[in-house]
Amino acid sequence: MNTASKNAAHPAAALWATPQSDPVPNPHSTTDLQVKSFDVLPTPAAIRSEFPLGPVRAAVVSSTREAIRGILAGTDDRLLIVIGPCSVHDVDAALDYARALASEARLHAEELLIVMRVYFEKPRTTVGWKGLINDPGLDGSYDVQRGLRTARQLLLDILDLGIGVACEFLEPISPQYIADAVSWGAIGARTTESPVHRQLASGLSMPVGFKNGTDGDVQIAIDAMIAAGAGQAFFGVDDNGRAAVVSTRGNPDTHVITRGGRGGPNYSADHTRAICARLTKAGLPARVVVDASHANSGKDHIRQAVVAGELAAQVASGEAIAGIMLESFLVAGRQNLPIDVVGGAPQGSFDVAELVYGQSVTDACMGWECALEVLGEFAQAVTSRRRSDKSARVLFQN
Ligand SMILES: O=C[C@H](O)[C@H](O)COP(=O)(O)O
Ligand SMILES: C=C(OP(=O)(O)O)C(=O)O
Repeated sequence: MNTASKNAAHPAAALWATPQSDPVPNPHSTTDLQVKSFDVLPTPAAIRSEFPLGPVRAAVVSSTREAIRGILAGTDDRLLIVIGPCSVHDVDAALDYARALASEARLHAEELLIVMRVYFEKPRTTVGWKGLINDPGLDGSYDVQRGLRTARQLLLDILDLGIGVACEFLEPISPQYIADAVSWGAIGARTTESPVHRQLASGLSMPVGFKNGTDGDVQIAIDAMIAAGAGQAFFGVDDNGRAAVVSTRGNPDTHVITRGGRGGPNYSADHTRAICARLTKAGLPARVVVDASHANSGKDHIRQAVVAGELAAQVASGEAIAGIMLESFLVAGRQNLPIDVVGGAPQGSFDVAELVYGQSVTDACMGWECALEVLGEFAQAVTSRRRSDKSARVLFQN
């Protein structure tokens, strides 16, 4: 029935007709007034079968998740290192980085569990490029289908190198397409307080870290751990892309990530001890992952290396630090995209070859040489911690 005959049969129908079903704008419509289009995506099951994980890669994912659980529980005395670019914008550069990192991961495997940051979804303070899944063209063209395929292929290629992967999850649908390939997840500073993200984390299969808020509030991350630890029922999609009620068991493997806030950094030993006291009071494991970047370094990659050095000293002296997050890429610093991506429509075009190869297009990152030094410092710190009686007491106190 077309809209005109529907309206003739039942005049009130005009009130709920959507702009999409009526080529002439309907002055009575109350829905989707700001929506330009709905572009249907392939189902998660279709994308996963197009790019299958397979048993060998699945073993890398599972063993890395298990090792992270051990570190968070204090039964594995290595240090978790989540390191990699602020965001992936060029899969070739990300793979070059992954190859180099996989070799460092093997070198330091006795002391460090190195997992690569492969961040495809970027939360923005206002507007800006939203990451490779949303906008693989980096130009506001939002070819999400290509983004999903590109991202998933990259995850498989990195797993082939034998190294586990860390992602931030920014909304509740995209994980269905990639989370089977991910060993550690983050909920970011802008979303830790969001019930939707806490519910999502309650159903994720890997350990998940919650950042403190951009204002520095750590309590929201502790609250998020409690919420994500509980079973939840919420709106989501199933493997076949159908809207579904998702019922979860709750995620027992969550932790806080301290990243500093508007009031300044929060990576000092005093901060970590105060947060651990709050975690203990809440009945939660008293150890944290510390982000050396973001507000802990004022997004200054040179400062980030200094912060990392201070954190290595804290690790050596037995503070309850389970892991460290570092932002590093092949080339130090950051660069602007030639196009200002504000969302909604293609903003122009450019060749990715115009960009500096291996340099971040979001936050500034440490260069590779610097990352090598920092990884060496953390490996040394773990060795020192092992030699100290005090460290054993701190690590296994709960
Ligand atoms: O880690 C990345 C950024 O800090 C975060 O996505 C916010 O970026 P923006 O303030 O440049 O939008
Ligand atoms: C966006 C990030 O961090 P935060 O949520 O701490 O700003 C990030 O780690 O990429």
